[in-house]
Amino acid sequence: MLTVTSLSKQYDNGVKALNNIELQIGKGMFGLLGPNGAGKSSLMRTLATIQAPDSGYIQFNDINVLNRPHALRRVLGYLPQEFGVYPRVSAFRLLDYLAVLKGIHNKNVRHKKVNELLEQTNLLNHKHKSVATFSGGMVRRFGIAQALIASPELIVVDEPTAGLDPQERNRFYSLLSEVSENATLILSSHIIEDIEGLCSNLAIINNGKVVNQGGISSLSNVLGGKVWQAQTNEQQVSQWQKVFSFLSVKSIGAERFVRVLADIPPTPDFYAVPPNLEDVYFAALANQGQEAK
Ligand SMILES: Nc1ncnc2c1ncn2[C@@H]1O[C@H](COP(=O)(O)OP(=O)(O)OP(=O)(O)O)[C@@H](O)[C@H]1O
Repeated sequence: MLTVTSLSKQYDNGVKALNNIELQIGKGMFGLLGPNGAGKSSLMRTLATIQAPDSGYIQFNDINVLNRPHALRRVLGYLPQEFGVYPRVSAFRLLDYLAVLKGIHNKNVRHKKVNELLEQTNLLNHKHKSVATFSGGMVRRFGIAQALIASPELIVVDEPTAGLDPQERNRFYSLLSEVSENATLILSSHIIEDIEGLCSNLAIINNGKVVNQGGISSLSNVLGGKVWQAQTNEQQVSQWQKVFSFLSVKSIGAERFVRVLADIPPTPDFYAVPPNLEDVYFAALANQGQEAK
């Protein structure tokens, strides 16, 4: 179990990137969803002991993370948002080198582990190729291979799918699902479908605060009977926007599909729809906006 208590961080420029974060995360895949600049990477870096918070506590099983960062690093696998690789070194040699840094000194044990990781990440056929020649998806899978070297119990993966084509994205996510079976895996993303398809539990973060958290189905159930949709035009949207609690507007050609939050249908044009994670997300952000006023 990972427990984050009252975690705060303000940068020198005055930005409060983490504002009293509280989280409880068990085994399996946990999603951290939030818009750009919400504080996801700041939180991930803090969990990975790359940067220190101003205040708060992080406990992972029996490790007090802020007091014993080295102990956490022994059970941690981290894939940062910007994952760079050394040019002209083969995948095998680079992973082997990283395994030495992780303290696996016995050569036979290390080579066995490196080959296993390359197989697991579907890179065995490319083991002698320079990592610099890999596609974006292959680099990401290599990033997971390096994060798994020490058989981590906590895996932190920061917005990993930027720039991946749908096939590579799916392949990458199957890999994450597989590795999260025996570990706590925290995945950050601003892509709602990614989190919806992969994580049963999540936290929504905005302006450095957790604005909602829980199981996806229970968060959606809270909005049950309160999400209404109507098909309309741009002019009507502008009028409705002034009076109703909008969740989202989608455009298909000249048509506008509006979703709003209300206890009863706002006008006869609206029909009830089952809430999805996107509704939960926009409702949480809107609620925070209301509270800030
Ligand atoms: N080193 C830093 N110094 C000053 N401000 C920073 C620093 N790093 C991040 N910030 C600011 O802190 C806030 C949170 O940034 P962070 O990168 O944690 O968000 P994020 O949710 O990961 O965003 P993105 O999805 O765009 O990566 C932003 O306003 C950002 O500009």
